[in-house]
Amino acid sequence: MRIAVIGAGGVGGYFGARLAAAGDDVTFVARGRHLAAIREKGLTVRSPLGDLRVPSEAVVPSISDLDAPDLVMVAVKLWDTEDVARQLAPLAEGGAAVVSFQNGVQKDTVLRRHLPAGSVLGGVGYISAFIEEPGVVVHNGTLQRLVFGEYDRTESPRARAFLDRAVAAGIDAEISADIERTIWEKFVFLVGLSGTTSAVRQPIGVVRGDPGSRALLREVMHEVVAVGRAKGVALDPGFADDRLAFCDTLPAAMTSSMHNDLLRGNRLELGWLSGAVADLGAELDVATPRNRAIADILSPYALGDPAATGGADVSAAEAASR
Ligand SMILES: NC(=O)C1=CN([C@@H]2O[C@H](COP(=O)(O)OP(=O)(O)OC[C@H]3O[C@@H](n4cnc5c(N)ncnc54)[C@H](OP(=O)(O)O)[C@@H]3O)[C@@H](O)[C@H]2O)C=CC1
Ligand SMILES: CC(C)(CO)C(=O)C(=O)O
Repeated sequence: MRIAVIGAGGVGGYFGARLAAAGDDVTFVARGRHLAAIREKGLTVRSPLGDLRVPSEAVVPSISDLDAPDLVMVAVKLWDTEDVARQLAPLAEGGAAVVSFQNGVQKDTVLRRHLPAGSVLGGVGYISAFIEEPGVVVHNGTLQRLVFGEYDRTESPRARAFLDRAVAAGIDAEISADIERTIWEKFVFLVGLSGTTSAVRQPIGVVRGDPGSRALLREVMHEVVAVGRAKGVALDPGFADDRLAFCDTLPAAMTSSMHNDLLRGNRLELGWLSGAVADLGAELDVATPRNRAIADILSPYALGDPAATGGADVSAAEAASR
């Protein structure tokens, strides 16, 4: 199976490198300083499950350099999805399957705007990993799970073939019989974890241990469940409590990729997480006050550290135009 990975960061770099280490034909598309560093000395992945190194020949600078992949893994931040989707159109029209392991519930709608609907599988990735410096991805902890599946709920040969490759590479992987619900189930947990760890600026151990922030975590997740149910997704009404119990099993130091991005002064996926919940809630007439508050509180950081992005002292007119 010829695999292409768009974005060689925390998610794409880690899972792509695991597949490559197992002998799969994996090509990475990277850009900027990360691309330059990988071209010079390859991609290094540091992981408690074993370090990996991908040779520089496995990376290309553009999607147009890819040679007819069977499956494309999309692993860029959400604001880059539209641009990537446009560039993937010729490959998908030529028969490539496309699966996004990005976060959120809107990514596949964006992909389907530009790609044949049948080319897109749904997917979710569970991992904590990030680019420590150009050319180097660090995997925190041992969680490294991929779940994917067809939107028509069939178990297709292409999903089965990718599952075989992932399992052979030592990835904890599974096909979902209802990928839309699986994506929403992760969204409930993720919006809770990302919203509270970023707002409190502490990992899950602190958030769940304080009665006030614990209640916030539960209510934030409960709002996501309510929005998902209003959209017709078959989420259990008590699913927020289920996820709260799951949060109690996580290592105390675990945090979200959004909290990591906040600490580094990076742009945030806020508008696709708590922001999206609040917007969908407004459309569907579901109250989401806690997600709205989190989106508003973190809004000054959404484009990165306000001191570095010119957001430290703007006029009311400038603020309104952002
Ligand atoms: N990191 C994590 O632990 C987890 C992340 N996720 C989700 O996965 C997605 C990816 O996140 P993550 O891996 O952290 O992101 P990263 O920022 O670590 O990696 C994305 C990489 O893709 C590059 N990129 C963007 N557009 C292109 C392009 N057109 N061509 C080539 N390279 C491109 C980026 O470059 P540049 O820096 O120049 O933009 C960056 O190097 C997000 O939706 C995230 O929420 C899901 C589970 C866990
Ligand atoms: C919750 C977690 C760490 C699980 O993979 C995640 O997806 C994220 O923080 O982006």
